Amino acid sequence: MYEVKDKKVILEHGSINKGIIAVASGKGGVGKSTVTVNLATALAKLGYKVGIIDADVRGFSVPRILGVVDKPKAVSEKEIIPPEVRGIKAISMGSFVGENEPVIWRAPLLTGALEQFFKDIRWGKLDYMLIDLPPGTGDMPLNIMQKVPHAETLVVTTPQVTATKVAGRIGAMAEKMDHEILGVVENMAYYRCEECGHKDYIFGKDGGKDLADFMGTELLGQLPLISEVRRRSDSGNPIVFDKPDSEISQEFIKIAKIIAEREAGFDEEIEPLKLNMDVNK
Ligand SMILES: Nc1ncnc2c1ncn2[C@@H]1O[C@H](COP(=O)(O)OP(=O)(O)OP(=O)(O)O)[C@@H](O)[C@H]1O
Repeated sequence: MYEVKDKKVILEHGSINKGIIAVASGKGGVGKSTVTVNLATALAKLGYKVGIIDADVRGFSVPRILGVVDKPKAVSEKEIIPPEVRGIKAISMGSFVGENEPVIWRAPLLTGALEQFFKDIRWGKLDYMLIDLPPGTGDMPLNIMQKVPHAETLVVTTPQVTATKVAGRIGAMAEKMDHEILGVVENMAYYRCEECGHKDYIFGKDGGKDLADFMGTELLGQLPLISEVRRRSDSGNPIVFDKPDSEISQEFIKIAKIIAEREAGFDEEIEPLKLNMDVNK
């Protein structure tokens, strides 16, 4: 699928310099895709070249949140130019099927598609690749994590006890797969009223911190619940791009800076897995 040389990930049509980040969540709806797109935008704002693979096949929402309108363009059967929005290249199952079309994906099929996304897409020189994983700890996220052992897992949770509990399983899964845990992002940490600015911890407090402590990792940031984020996600205008000075955008940029300041480079000792499975099974 790829190889690691001089601490870089070398792809068929490109390279990744600094990191592969698998964005995971214990359950759906906690804002994993919103975090993926806005974090990608924050990294791009800092000057990094970013690609996104939307592997959340059942709920692919990256194209909508990022505002992708173009389709991928095939140069040949083995080389596809991904759509690019505001400097971010993104590929999704949603690029190949309509948003409302039901797709029955099974894990091997997804793994085959993932391999193609790594191999056949003309990514060019990237600094970061973000992978929006399917939610939960089922076969699908597990298979992807296994195939990309150089990825680090970023866990997105809400502060609610049930959400943090299931997100804790992601930590256990990442450990099993020998993935490094990059940290925890607590989304919907508090509600910020747009009218009066009042702060309300509607889903409880400190769940993200407790989860990070439990997993022995860092709480990278706490993002407020604000309706503008939802509105902007629905219309393909990520808040970090348009309003970088807002409270939530600043938190995203802070998280991006923490990530960017870490030591870059991939471990050459880890062997990328070769895929030999029949993707049509
Ligand atoms: N901080 C936030 N403030 C307001 N709305 C948010 C915030 N984060 C996410 N949302 C909204 O919550 C909903 C779920 O978010 P999103 O699609 O990112 O979740 P997800 O974890 O990727 O879900 P799934 O994995 O089930 O696809 C969306 O409508 C999104 O706009």
